[in-house]
Amino acid sequence: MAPELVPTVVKSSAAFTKPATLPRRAYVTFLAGNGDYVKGVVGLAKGLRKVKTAYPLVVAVLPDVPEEHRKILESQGCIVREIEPVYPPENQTQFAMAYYVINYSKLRIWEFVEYSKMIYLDGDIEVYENIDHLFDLPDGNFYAVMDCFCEKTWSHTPQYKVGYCQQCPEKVRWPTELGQPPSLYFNAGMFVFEPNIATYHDLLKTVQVTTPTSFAEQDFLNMYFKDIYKPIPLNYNLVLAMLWRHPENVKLDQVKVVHYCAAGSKPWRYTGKEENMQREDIKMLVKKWWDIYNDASLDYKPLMNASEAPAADGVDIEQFVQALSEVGHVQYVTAPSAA
Ligand SMILES: O=c1ccn([C@@H]2O[C@H](COP(=O)(O)OP(=O)(O)O)[C@@H](O)[C@H]2O)c(=O)[nH]1
Ligand SMILES: OC[C@H]1O[C@H](O[C@@H]2[C@@H](O)[C@H](O)[C@@H](O)[C@H](O)[C@@H]2O)[C@H](O)[C@@H](O)[C@H]1O
Ligand SMILES: [Mn+2]
Repeated sequence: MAPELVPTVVKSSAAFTKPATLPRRAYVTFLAGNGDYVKGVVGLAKGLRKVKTAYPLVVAVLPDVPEEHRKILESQGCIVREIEPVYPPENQTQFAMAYYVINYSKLRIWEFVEYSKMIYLDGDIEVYENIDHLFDLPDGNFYAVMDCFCEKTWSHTPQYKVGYCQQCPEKVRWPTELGQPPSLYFNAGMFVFEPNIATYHDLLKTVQVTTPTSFAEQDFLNMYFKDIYKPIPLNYNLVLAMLWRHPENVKLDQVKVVHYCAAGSKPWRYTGKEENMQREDIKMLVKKWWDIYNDASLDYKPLMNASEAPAADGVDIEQFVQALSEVGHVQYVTAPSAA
């Protein structure tokens, strides 16, 4: 089991000499429709405030997000940006799970070039510890957490059929007769990226000539960024299925970011009826989300005074990047880039 890579927290002097203006960085999430995902985004905004992030939350909204929801998000301090939908070629979308086709619209965030670096977070994600230090990871890479192939949603794939999962590659080895094992594959609910207009146009052009597959934009992003993808530890995006599929890889008290993507786990819709939803850890994590969502003290206060200015998270990025060393089969990000 890969030992936990917990960054060394040091209160370096730099932590107290915050630059007058912070670099152009922001968190970004995506909101579609007039349904209840807006609650997820409010929970995310309040969670980021609770951990005292130094950066804003941009919400990329599709045109179908009602004005009332946009006002709610602005009242929570979010920067609301309308985007146009992105659809793959009409004649092919039957290959992607229909529910996911709308997620191709996420690709519009590469156009947000007023920011030099962004951390994308799904609306069904909650941040429980400050992760601002991820913005300091070396440029030129795409950082995200590895997904798990063991849920039924993967039953159409060869890896599921042979029982192979990248989370435990020694348990069931990839059959040599199937050739190379699949490249490391990330969950697209959370990633660190650099908006870039050339990349943006190339993404949109490539979508139009790429047959959609089950996990829609997640599969597409894995294909597109395969050569610069750098895995980061699962503490930065706990895909809930890991709790029952790979408990040996999870130390819940060290998890910083939780992704409520398991069926039935969306806190704002939670009924406890679906498989695994009566687990004590799931019930604790759903309550943890509601405690933030219902905490009025975390509502946005526009006139924040200097004394409340967000503290730096004090993580020494050099030590953190060093700590992300090769562990087992996974090459985490290594020494800082030459730049
Ligand atoms: O009706 C929807 C479906 C999805 N989303 C956004 O798209 C993301 C990806 O969808 P979801 O998280 O449901 O996929 P999962 O991670 O569960 O596969 C969500 O987190 C939301 O940010 C949304 O706003 N409205
Ligand atoms: O559009 C495809 C989606 O694919 C991913 O969700 C999947 C993935 O996590 C599987 O591993 C799970 O089994 C499955 O339940 C879950 O829906 C991303 O979280 C989401 O943001 C989005 O990209
Ligand atoms: Mn999600």
